Order: sequence, then C-alpha cells, then structure tokens
Amino acid sequence: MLGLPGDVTACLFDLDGVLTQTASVHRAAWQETFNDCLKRWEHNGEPLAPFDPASDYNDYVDGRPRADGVRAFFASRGIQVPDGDPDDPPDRDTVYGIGTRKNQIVQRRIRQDGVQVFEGAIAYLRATQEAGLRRAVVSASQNTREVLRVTGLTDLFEEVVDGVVAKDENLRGKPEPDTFLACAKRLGVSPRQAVVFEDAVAGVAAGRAGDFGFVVGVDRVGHAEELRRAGADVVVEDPVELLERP
Ligand SMILES: O=P(O)(O)OC[C@H]1O[C@@H](O)[C@H](O)[C@@H](O)[C@@H]1O
Repeated sequence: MLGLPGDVTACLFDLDGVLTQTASVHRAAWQETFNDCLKRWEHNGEPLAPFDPASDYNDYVDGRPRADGVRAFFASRGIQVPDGDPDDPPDRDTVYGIGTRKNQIVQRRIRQDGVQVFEGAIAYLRATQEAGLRRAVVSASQNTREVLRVTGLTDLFEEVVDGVVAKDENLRGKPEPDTFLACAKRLGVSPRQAVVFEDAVAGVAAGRAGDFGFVVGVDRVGHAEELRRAGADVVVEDPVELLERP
C-alpha cells in the first residue's frame, strides 16, 4: 500500500526538506553564521575553508540538533568552540551563542518570507491519512511547531517529537534513533510497524539504527547514494513517487 510494506501502520516524517522547503532556510542561515566566524577567526594570514552549503551541510548539520551541528562543523575545521551556556546571547562565540545567532536568521526568514511546502509530499501525507495510517513528525528543529503552524499542517499529525521535546526528555539527536523511538512509543506502535521519511543522512542512519520497518530516503539535492549507504530501503526525489508503486 502506498509503496510501503503491507504490515506498516505508522509514518514518521522528518520536516525540513521532506515536507517543507525549510532545509534551504537552515542551509543559508548556517552558511552566513559559520562564514562570519571563519572570517573573523582566520589568523596568521591562514584562511579557513568556508562552509560548503552542499557537503558541509549534509555531513555536519543536516538533521542534527542545533548545538550538535555547531560542534560537528567546527570540529571538521579543527576548531573547538567552548559550549558556553544555553542562555548565551547571540553575540557570544560559544556553541550556544553561535546557535542562537543562526536561529535568529532562521526565524527572521520564516517571519518575512513564510514557508513553502513540497506539494507532492503533502499529497502523499494526505494519502496516508486517507489510508488510515498513523502520522507523526520527528524533527531536530526547535522551530517545528512554528513551521507546522504557518503552513497549516499541525492538524495532520497525531504526535510531534521535535527539538523542544528532545531537550525536555533528554533524547539524543539524530543519527541516534532516540527521537524516532520515542515517537513510535507515543503512537503505541513498534519500530517494525513504522516507516521513517528522511532527507538527511543522519536521519536515515537514525531510522536504520532504530530498526524501523522501512526507511525512505528523500533526495532533493542529489545525495541519493549517501542516503542508500546510510541504510535507506528506497530513495525517491519526493514521497509522491511512492503513490505510483504497488
Ligand atoms: O535550529 P533548529 O530550528 O532547532 O533546527 C535544528 C536542525 O533541524 C534540522 O531539521 C535541520 O536539518 C538542521 O539544519 C537544523 O540545524
């Protein structure tokens, strides 16, 4: 049914880049924030390689909680940034200060430009609803509720396990499976009965690590091979393609 194994009863959707066109918002905000730091921190005339919005985004920040993304990216440049405090102001060069800076850019963009959805993915989501499948969102983003609100998608989901829930419940972020497992538990289904829809390599890895029944990789940026290597059972450019499968 809907291109999924017959025993599946629940669909766990990532948000940014799967349902909504917000991966590009995060990508641009990370690029601006990180490059500003790298420019200021360049010393002895030695320039630091700028953030690559394709490979660095996919490898270090996509799908991961905000602070994990800051740590992983700077570690890739051999730089250890002090964690600081979660309440650090945005002008502080700590993991949390830098993360807050990036978040201000994301929130400004959402406020000013609104959020576009992927129409195909929403058509697929509605088809899963009509087929009687359970539906939930599992996203690292602490802006998930706001994005669902401005796109009018909130009521299509029974559960939301986002960056806020993960913080409250001490759940490890993707690529660890914790947030997906917590969501399956909330829905009262076993991981084997649930499908994970993910565009991030870290998210596909989380679905695999949680032993979910089926993992759909969503490739909108030409990284199908990486999604397959991370363990996707199938890779599509948009979930709507699954409607054409038996
Ligand atoms: O900073 P937020 O909104 O809590 O989002 C955390 C992460 O959420 C993920 O969904 C995105 O793929 C990342 O790019 C983003 O950094």
